[in-house]
This record gives sequence, C-alpha cells and structure tokens, in this order.
Amino acid sequence: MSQAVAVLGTYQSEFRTQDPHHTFVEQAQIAAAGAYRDAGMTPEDVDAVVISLAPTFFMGVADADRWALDHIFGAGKPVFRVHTGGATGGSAVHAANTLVRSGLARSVLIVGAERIAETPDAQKVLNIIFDAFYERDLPLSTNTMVALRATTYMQRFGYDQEDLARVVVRARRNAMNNPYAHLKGEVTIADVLSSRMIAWPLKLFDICPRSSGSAAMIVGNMEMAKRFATRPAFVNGAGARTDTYWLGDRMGPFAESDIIEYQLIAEAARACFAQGGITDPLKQIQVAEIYDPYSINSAFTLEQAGFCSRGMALRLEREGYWDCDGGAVAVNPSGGTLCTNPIAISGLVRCIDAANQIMGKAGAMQIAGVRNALATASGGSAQFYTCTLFGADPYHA
Ligand SMILES: CC(=O)CC(=O)SCCNC(=O)CCNC(=O)[C@H](O)C(C)(C)COP(=O)(O)OP(=O)(O)OC[C@H]1O[C@@H](n2cnc3c(N)ncnc32)[C@H](O)[C@@H]1OP(=O)(O)O
Repeated sequence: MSQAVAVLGTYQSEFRTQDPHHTFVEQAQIAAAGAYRDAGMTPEDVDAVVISLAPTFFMGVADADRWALDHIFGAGKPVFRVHTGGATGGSAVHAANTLVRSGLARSVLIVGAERIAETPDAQKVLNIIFDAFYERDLPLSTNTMVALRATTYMQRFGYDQEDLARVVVRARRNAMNNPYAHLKGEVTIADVLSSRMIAWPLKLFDICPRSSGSAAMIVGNMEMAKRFATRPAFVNGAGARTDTYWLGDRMGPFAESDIIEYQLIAEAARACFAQGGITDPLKQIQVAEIYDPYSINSAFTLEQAGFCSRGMALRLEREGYWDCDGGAVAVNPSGGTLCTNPIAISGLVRCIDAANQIMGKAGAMQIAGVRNALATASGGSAQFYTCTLFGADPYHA
C-alpha cells in the first residue's frame, strides 16, 4: 500500500528584484536550513534531496545544482534535479511525493533558488526555450506568447482590459498580507490601465516581476509526521500533464489541445482530484494558490480545473467570487505569481503557501477553516502543468 505523505516544514525568503548580498548557493542553503529549522529536523533525518531548478542561464553557471549540492546537505544522499520550466517547483514536489509515497524514502528535502533579474534581458534568454527553426524568430518571449493567448481569450469570451486589471487589484491587495511578496500595494484599475504597455493587451502591472529568492519544503511519511509535526498538511493529490513541444501543434483546427485555454490543466486537475476525493472543487476546496504570472492566467486555470465553466472566471471576478473575504474560493491569498515570480521555485512557493494554509501557519494570509488547498503550476511555454492538493487529513482513494 502506498504511504501517506505529509508536509513537515517549509521556508521561503523575502523576494525582491536582486539579492546582491548572497550567491545562488547561499540562497539555497538559507532555504534548506530554514526548512530544517521549521520542521525541527537535521539533514540526517532526510533520505533524499530534490533540487527545483529551471534554466540555469539566470545563475550564470551551467548546472548550478551541482554547485549548490554541498551547501544544501545533499552530498552522500540521492539527489534529483527537476526542470519543467515554470512548473519546476510543482514537479519537484511531485518527485518528492513519489519517493515518499513509494516507500523509497522516509523524508525528502525539496529546495531551490532563483536570481532571474541578474540577466540584463531575461526575455532574450526565455526566447531560446522556443524551437530554433520554426518559432524562435517570430520573435516569441513569455510576454508576447501570453499576450497572444490573452487576445484570443478576450475576443472569444468578450472581455476587455479592465477585466484583466481587476485581477491585478485583487492580487496586489492580497499581497499586502504576505511579508515575502515582491510587489504589493493598493493599486486601482486606473493605475493598471495607465501602466506601461508591454505587449498588447498586457501592461506592466498585468505582468509578474522578475524575482530573486529561495524556498524549501520537507515532506515525510507518517512515521516522520508523528515524530516531527503536530499539525502537518497531507499531499493528497498530485496530477501532471505534458503537452507537445511544438506551438503550431497546439493551435488551429487540427490541434489536439488548445494552448489558448490551457486545456491540459483540466486533465492534471482531474487526476489530482480523483486521488484526493474532490468531486466538486468549488465546494470542497477553500484556498487555491494558482500559478498566474500574468493577469489572464488564473482565469484559464480556474476554468480548466472546474471551479467555473469556460469563459466565466473574469465575470465571477467582477462579483468578488475569488476574494479572500466573502468569496467562494480564496484565490491566491499570497498575491500569487503575479506579485512574485522566481521561476525555478514559483511552483514550490505555491505549494508552500497552500500547505501553510492547512497547517495554520499562513500568518496574516491565513484563511479560516481550510481543509483542502490546491496549488498549480505551468511552464515551458504552457507545455507542463501540475496540480497538487493538500489536505488536513490523509486521504486514501
Ligand atoms: C507560464 C510559464 O511558462 C512560466 C512563466 O512563469 S512565464 C513568466 C516568466 N517571467 C517573465 O517572463 C518575466 C516577466 N517580467 C519582465 O519581463 C519584466 O519584469 C518587465 C518587462 C515586466 C519589466 O521589465 P523592467 O522594466 O526591465 O523591470 P526589471 O528590470 O525587472 O525591474 C525594475 C523595477 O521594476 C519593478 N517591476 C518589474 N516588473 C514589474 C511589474 N510587473 N509591475 C510593477 N513593477 C515591476 C521591479 O520590482 C524593479 O523595481 P526595484 O528596482 O524597486 O526592485
């Protein structure tokens, strides 16, 4: 029988544009030590390490995971590096979950760090994730790619830039309660609409910043949970799906999936919810930490994951459906990826914020009575999707 998997400790740093006082390995070590401290554990209590690390170009060192290994207490243990673009942190949690659930490890440290803003123009680096022959010269970047998706979605469902702006206003307001958030503050719809145009319809405030910082989580089996945790969160579902590399095969009448609406996240969510006993996400999930690097992204994910029907998320936003105070589901009490995006660990931070809600450790972000919390991630230009469900009790499907 598979083992129940519990979150035993978490750590995240404050996020900012640059962190000139620490190297990448120092950031990673601070996070690992922080998670050990939080769990009351030492490195000897952990059997394996998963490193959450997206493109290493941003660190200026090839294979920065190797550089960090000694500093995160990884030497002498099995170590796995995971990389699925923006979904990296979600996939890293899934890898650790698999190691513990299968009985191969009693407990696993997941750790990573990011310093994307040290690259003068991150979009030039992000451009090389696209196919060299057919796509790269278009020219695509994450900003233009998502703008393409946003334009089509808005046209399909009749939305305007104000609908996008409303998401930003909620995210920045929520982030006021998050001591670790990069961008926060009370901004108005007018502020968002008048911010600098980057790629129509996305303006500066519709787009995530480039964030530096680090994060870590320790997961363990029931025996470790009894030793080290008084109120653990349980990893009750881990669903993931991967799309083809080729953008052209995800568009048009003959496409097998729809890149515009993040169709594959529906399958990832279905698999995740089936494992965790969720049949009606809107009724059973109290907090959703959605990976939303752009104001448009949470709409795709909420719809595909079954919180509302297609094309409805931004209409429900107008009615406060996703608000922390009085909404149907508290979406991104942390402010989400729109306020903080350290790509290599953004998915991990979503998981930490969701798990902390279950463990009652979310501080000023805490939502009352959380029994189930969802964390999502997407990356590699919408090629990889992960959904992770945390619960207050272990669930056996
Ligand atoms: C879905 C996936 O596949 C995976 C993904 O996650 S896709 C997203 C990946 N991330 C990105 O593509 C990064 C997107 N962001 C950017 O490209 C840039 O931040 C930007 C074009 C929006 C702005 O660039 P810029 O003006 O050169 O800003 P940058 O040099 O980063 O930062 C300068 C200042 O602006 C601030 N800033 C950056 N982005 C901001 C934003 N969106 N709103 C408000 N302020 C912002 C920074 O905090 C910084 O202020 P401080 O110096 O006080 O720290």
